[in-house]
Amino acid sequence: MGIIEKIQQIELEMSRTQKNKATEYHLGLLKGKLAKLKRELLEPAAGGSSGGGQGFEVQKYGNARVVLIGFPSVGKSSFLSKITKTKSEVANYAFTTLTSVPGVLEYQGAEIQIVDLPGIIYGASDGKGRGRQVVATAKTSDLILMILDATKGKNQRAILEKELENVGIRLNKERPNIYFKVKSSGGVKFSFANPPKHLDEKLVTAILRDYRIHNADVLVRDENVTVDDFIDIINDSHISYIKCLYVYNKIDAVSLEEVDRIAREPQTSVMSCEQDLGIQDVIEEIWYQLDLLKLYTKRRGVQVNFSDPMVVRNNSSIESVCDSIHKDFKHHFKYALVWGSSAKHNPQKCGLSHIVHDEDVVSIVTK
Ligand SMILES: Nc1nc2c(ncn2[C@@H]2O[C@H](COP(=O)(O)OP(=O)(O)OP(=O)(O)O)[C@@H](O)[C@H]2O)c(=O)[nH]1
Ligand SMILES: [K+]
Ligand SMILES: [Mg+2]
Repeated sequence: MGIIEKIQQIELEMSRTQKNKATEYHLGLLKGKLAKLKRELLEPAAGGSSGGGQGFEVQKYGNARVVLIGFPSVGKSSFLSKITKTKSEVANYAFTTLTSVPGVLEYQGAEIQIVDLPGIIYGASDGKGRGRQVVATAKTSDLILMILDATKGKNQRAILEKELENVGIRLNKERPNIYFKVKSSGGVKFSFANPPKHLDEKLVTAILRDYRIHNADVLVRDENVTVDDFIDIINDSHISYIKCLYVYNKIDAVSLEEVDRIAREPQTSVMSCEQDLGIQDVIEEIWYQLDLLKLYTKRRGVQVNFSDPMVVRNNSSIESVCDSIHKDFKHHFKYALVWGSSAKHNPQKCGLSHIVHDEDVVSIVTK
């Protein structure tokens, strides 16, 4: 039996099993098996290529990467062409875009890479069409923009979410608060701060046995974690927690009431590429979701140039500031002077581990 058949068999068994207290344990085990099979499915075949396809993977560029995911003809290429200088072909037939097309959005001094992708269809994560490459590219992003057609029904979003879920992408979710470490002896040690509502030692031990793990420390720090959360933690290196913004395009083609209803959904923006509506709001929302910081660098004896910020990720240290100037820069580092909200006094003399805040002024003194 092939992996896909095995997956289907387990999914069938799960759908036939009633959900209740008595079947919780059995379902938990099935979920663990399912996750393991899906992981095998996505792992590149031994000796083969990664399935990347020629010219599909694009080099990362700029301060962050945003990918456009959606069904065919929802307006992904229209959006890319609107917000970047890159022109990606737009047409009224499905699968106009056949490969990834990168563009650069310049905003607030940042360069944000926007990657236009082919439309995906149901079954993408099972390797249908280019779907698997598309979802694999999504996994490399800092933010997924799920482009949806405001004139189409509700389930487009659920289908896409499922496809992303299948390749190990968790949208708008934090990594579950479980400490997990495989050991070489000592059995499975299960501990917790408060008794977990959905996990116990027996289930955890049985799931781990399926992964041939017989010795491990499991510390559950959040009583609300689920079986799925625990399975994700076992498969941690295959799971990515990525923010997602839902963007409904073509609002010119639906009623005002409908636009109003959609716009109230969480993590959602609305726009019309054709009528040039809402585009700026979407860009602002991208910036907000990426959570980038602006810093101003100051050289000794020179005024700070506030019109030329440097952009870094949230929670960056002086070390990563050095790295984004030049990869060898930190080897010449002596200390940094920092003015702004991260500084205890202005300026504060700091080392490489100091965490900067938005709008800080940084002066790096070298050896
Ligand atoms: N009514 C309306 N049509 C739009 C809007 N934006 C794009 N379109 C049209 O939708 C069609 C598809 O646009 P594309 O940008 O090619 O869509 P895509 O998502 O890149 O499509 P694929 O590459 O085939 O997956 C084109 O005919 C566009 O002119 C919009 O805001 N309103
Ligand atoms: K199209
Ligand atoms: Mg396109």
